[in-house]
Amino acid sequence: MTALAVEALGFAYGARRALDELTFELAPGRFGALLGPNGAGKSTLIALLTRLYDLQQGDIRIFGHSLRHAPRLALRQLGVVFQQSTLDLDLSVQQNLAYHAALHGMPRREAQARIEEELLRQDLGERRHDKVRTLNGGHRRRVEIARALLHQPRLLLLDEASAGLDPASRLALGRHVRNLCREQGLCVLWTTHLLDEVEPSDDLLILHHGQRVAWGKAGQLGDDLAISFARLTGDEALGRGHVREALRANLDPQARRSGFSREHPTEEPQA
Ligand SMILES: Nc1ncnc2c1ncn2[C@@H]1O[C@H](COP(=O)(O)OP(=O)(O)OP(=O)(O)O)[C@@H](O)[C@H]1O
Repeated sequence: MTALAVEALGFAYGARRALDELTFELAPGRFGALLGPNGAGKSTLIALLTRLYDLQQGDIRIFGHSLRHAPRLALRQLGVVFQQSTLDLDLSVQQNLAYHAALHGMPRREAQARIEEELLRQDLGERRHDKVRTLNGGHRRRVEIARALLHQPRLLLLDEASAGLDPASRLALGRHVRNLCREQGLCVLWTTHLLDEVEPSDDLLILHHGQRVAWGKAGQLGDDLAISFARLTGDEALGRGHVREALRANLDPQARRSGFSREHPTEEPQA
């Protein structure tokens, strides 16, 4: 069974196309990284996944349930950590979770059991009575992950979850979330614009001008992801002329051998 299937998704703001025939799949237990420069269409995809926007073209299936035809069943399988934190800093970790559970109508006894499980799963057991204000950024993110998982979804969406964290906390958070995938079979879609958050074993989707320009195992895209990213998105800041030759030499044959697909090749970055 596929955890997430995005099928020929298209979306436009009036005449402005933000997503164009976007298609990709993630399996249970996989960590999917969604990478794209500003304006690539990441936020639009998230707005569609979370039903902030109605679908225009195509469909999204979450564990087989169509967001178009069975949205309630589909969303039941989805947990979301948004970029902007909505934790109450003056409540304790446990109170934040209990508050969320109550708001969503979870019976008190069930909520207590789930909160307990998630606190342990997110290594937050010892911080349960601490006010969120006293937690560092990485721990606050874990509280949000615990909260997003209270209803036991099997797909977790994290939108720029590492924003504002220092480099060590970013790495630690990434490790933590990948462990959830490996050990608990959770499927994760992690959006970022930071290349160093992507690991070779991740499923990587590179989005550019609303189109999928690359899709496959990140490690198969090339030795230097920064160069490949610049090549695929024509990112001036990353891809100056001197890297183009290196790319021509090693990325294309490697991509062909590995089966990593580069679609809709974009124009060459201008030197
Ligand atoms: N409300 C809107 N009205 C009109 N155009 C929009 C609107 N929101 C986004 N767009 C356009 O749609 C395209 C995709 O934008 P989107 O915000 O989804 O990209 P993004 O990858 O999330 O970028 P960023 O990282 O800068 O948020 C861009 O061309 C953007 O200008």
